[in-house]
Amino acid sequence: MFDDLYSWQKTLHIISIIAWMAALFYLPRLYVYHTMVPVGSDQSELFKVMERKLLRMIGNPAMISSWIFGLWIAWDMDYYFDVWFILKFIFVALLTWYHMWLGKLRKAFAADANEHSERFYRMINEIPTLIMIVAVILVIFKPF
Ligand code: HEM
Repeated sequence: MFDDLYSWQKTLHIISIIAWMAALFYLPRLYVYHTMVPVGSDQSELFKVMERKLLRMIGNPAMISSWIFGLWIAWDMDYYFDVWFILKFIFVALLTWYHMWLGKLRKAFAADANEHSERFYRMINEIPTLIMIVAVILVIFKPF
């Protein structure tokens, strides 16, 4: 029962995605609250630490392992030319771009140079939710 490689690959892929999504959902929330405190304040410095640790200790490793396990399964199962997989790949590439962009925004906060409003961060917070819904539908239904 526990000697099935495919099931382990999927288990590790799903665990990685849960951690990756947690970071992608929570980082912009931290940015929302970060915009509400004065630059140079103790709270602002604390947000900087929380943002850096969330991205570096959870977000980055989880993104890398999501890719490793996802691509490994695709290789083993010969999914590379399936339309559903190519579509999922495009959406997940978009999610990866979003992750990098959050990293750039974090650096601006770290340098006390954020240029965006609370509303802006509330709005971009919806992006990973939409991509996640599409990615899950594609992988479960494999409609194409
Ligand atoms: C990072 C790049 C990713 C790649 C290359 C990838 C690829 C794959 C592959 C090949 C499978 C196996 C499908 C099967 O055999 O039925 C899979 C499963 C799955 N993926 Fe991804 N994936 C990635 C990211 C994501 C993301 C971001 C999500 C959701 C937010 C996601 C959600 C899932 C789910 C829920 C399954 C399990 C489906 C099942 O057990 O039937 N994946 N993924």
